[in-house]
Amino acid sequence: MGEAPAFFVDHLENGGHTNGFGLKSEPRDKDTSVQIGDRSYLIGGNHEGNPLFLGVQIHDKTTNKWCVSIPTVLGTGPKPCKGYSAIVLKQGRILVIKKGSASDDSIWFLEVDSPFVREQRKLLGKEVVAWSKGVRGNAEKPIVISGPSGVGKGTLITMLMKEFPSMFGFSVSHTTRSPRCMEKNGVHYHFTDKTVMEKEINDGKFLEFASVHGNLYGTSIESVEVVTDSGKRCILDIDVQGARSVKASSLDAVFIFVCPPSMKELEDRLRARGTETEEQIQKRLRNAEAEIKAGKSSGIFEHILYNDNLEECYKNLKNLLGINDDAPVNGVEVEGINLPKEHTVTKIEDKIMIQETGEATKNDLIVLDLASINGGAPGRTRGIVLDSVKSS
Ligand SMILES: Nc1ncnc2c1ncn2[C@@H]1O[C@H](COP(=O)(O)OP(=O)(O)OP(=O)(O)O)[C@@H](O)[C@H]1O
Ligand SMILES: Nc1nc2c(ncn2[C@@H]2O[C@H](COP(=O)(O)O)[C@@H](O)[C@H]2O)c(=O)[nH]1
Repeated sequence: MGEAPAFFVDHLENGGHTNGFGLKSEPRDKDTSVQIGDRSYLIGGNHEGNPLFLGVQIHDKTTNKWCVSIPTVLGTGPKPCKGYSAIVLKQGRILVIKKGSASDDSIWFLEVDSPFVREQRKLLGKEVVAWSKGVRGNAEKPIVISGPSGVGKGTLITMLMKEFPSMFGFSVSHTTRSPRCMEKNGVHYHFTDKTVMEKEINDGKFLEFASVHGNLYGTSIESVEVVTDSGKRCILDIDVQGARSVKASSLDAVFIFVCPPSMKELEDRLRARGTETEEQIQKRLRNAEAEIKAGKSSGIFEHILYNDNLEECYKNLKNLLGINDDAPVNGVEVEGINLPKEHTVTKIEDKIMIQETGEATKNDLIVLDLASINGGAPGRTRGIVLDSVKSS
């Protein structure tokens, strides 16, 4: 269902707000307030007195009070600027446009009640908001690869990254398990302490985490950011529980499950790899049965691959990722558009129209197609299509 046509740009008047609520910090005319349900979000000033980050405060209409604590902010938000426009999007998201900024720093998304934020709020037991930045071009969907231990996920990912080094990047997970002899910290995993990782989970630094085969594993938002910001398509090698959490988040990803040809072959591969003790192999095999069942029936995975013959499976993986010999490209638009300082913002269905106002207007219309938003992590960059339409 599409969104209702709307016109919604809410600039606070200097020194007050029409509903007269007691403001925690006095809004300036460059601040912006947006209402979603019973809550108003005041966007402006600095985050907790930090001059580098734009602040967000929440006012609850039902209690007529400001939320006492500053919300936990996930992702890196925009730096403060001369003014903002804001418009409510679907699913508890707000589009924030920085006035007078270049296109690579002007379009931001603030998630205040999205499924991801709600989940994080429940998990952390505190108010959470998440920023993500709109970048022009095609930040293609990240790829989540799951499957039982020993099925060959790592092997397939290594092949893909070796053949297309500039196209794919690996999301380096955190784990509390000990490194294997060839594994390097920061390359294969971020090897970490349980207490440190639990604190970071509590601080909202993780997109997902799970206890797998007796150890804690997790994908930090930062790990996905690093890859996405480098312009590469991010690959996550995570278990089914993690895939379920990612599916519930606002990370728009492709979900692939890799199956072994048989349990006997899986056992042979795990043994031949020689990285686990007998006890660990038995544990992984027990977990494999449940994982395969969940992988096939949970509805999480759009694609199921059978890794019998490795070369064939790799070819199938490339096919479903749309990589063939003709078009292995990572299209990224680079041409800049500056967002005018004085403008109005109108939302018509899936299009946001940004129209310059003021005396020096050239009347160019800038159009952001919401249907084009793609890729990225919650709290991080998303691909957008921004066009400048010349007035005739
Ligand atoms: N199609 C295949 N045929 C035979 N051996 C394979 C095949 N694919 C992978 N292997 C081998 O199986 C072993 C396990 O593969 P890999 O380490 O990639 O599994 P994984 O799914 O990443 O496991 P984990 O989840 O434990 O990290 C490796 O020794 C690898 O060389
Ligand atoms: N939920 C998550 N699962 C993860 C992550 N990183 C790896 N994994 C999964 O753990 C098992 C075991 O891996 P191993 O390296 O110890 O053999 C495997 O199924 C991985 O997919 C993560 O960040 N989150």
